[in-house]
Amino acid sequence: MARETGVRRGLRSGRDGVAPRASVTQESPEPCHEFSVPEREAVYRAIFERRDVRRNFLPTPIPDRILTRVLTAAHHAGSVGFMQPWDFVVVRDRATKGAVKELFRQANAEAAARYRGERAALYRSLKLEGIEEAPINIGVTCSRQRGGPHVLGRSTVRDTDLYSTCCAIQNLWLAARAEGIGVGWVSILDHGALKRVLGVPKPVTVLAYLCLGYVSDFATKPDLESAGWRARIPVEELIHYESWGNTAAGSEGRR
Ligand SMILES: Cc1cc2c(cc1C)N(C[C@H](O)[C@H](O)[C@H](O)COP(=O)(O)O)c1[nH]c(=O)[nH]c(=O)c1N2
Repeated sequence: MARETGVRRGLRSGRDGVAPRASVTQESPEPCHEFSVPEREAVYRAIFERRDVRRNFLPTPIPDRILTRVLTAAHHAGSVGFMQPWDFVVVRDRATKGAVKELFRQANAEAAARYRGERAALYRSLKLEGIEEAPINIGVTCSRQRGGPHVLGRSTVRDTDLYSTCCAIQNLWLAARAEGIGVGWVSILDHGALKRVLGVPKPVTVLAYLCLGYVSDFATKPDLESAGWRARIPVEELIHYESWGNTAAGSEGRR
């Protein structure tokens, strides 16, 4: 029986500001390994309704068993050579959050100085972190030597350990969304200084700093889109058939 891919099946692109919805009506009656329709819809819902959250955090604590569930989802990400290079530093302490917030203030002032005119004013109006409002912060690290000198699959692209850690973060982000927990990724930080604040050993890389908490609301669009900073690129412009430039949108491709 003919199957359609998710893209052809028509995931509405959400350019109108409405979160896209997957249309996953059952097309195959025979029992197989695919998810049921509600299961599939739930997966796509988590993907399309995931947001980077910097505001609307509630003080409600995240129960340990739920945090463990979300971190276990992260830990089940793919990793090069099954390296599992990640660790998670869970921060609840106000003083630590305050120290990280200070790092953000410094780095953000430097970042703001790179823009001029209206763009500078718009940048300064953006809320780009929720470090102190979020009940839990998590530093995600990548141990670049874990797995020894010869990690299967990593001989040509050394950074595949970093990519693997990003996969774990995406799992965390999606699992958190399914739990009703918002996650905000804060990268406007001096990672050398962040390492010292979190007591991370020298050979270990700090890859991300995340702010987690239940939220009063998940926005339907990215904050940066609502603020007029940048719009979502139509997916048709980004899919090239057989070689670069052959897109259904007829565009040459963006650099
Ligand atoms: C590696 C990385 C680093 C950052 C981000 C994301 C990622 C993947 N994002 C969030 C980013 O702005 C956001 O994902 C996009 O604007 C799209 O919005 P949604 O995530 O779809 O809500 C982000 N947001 C923010 O307010 N401060 C930040 O420092 C960062 N840093």
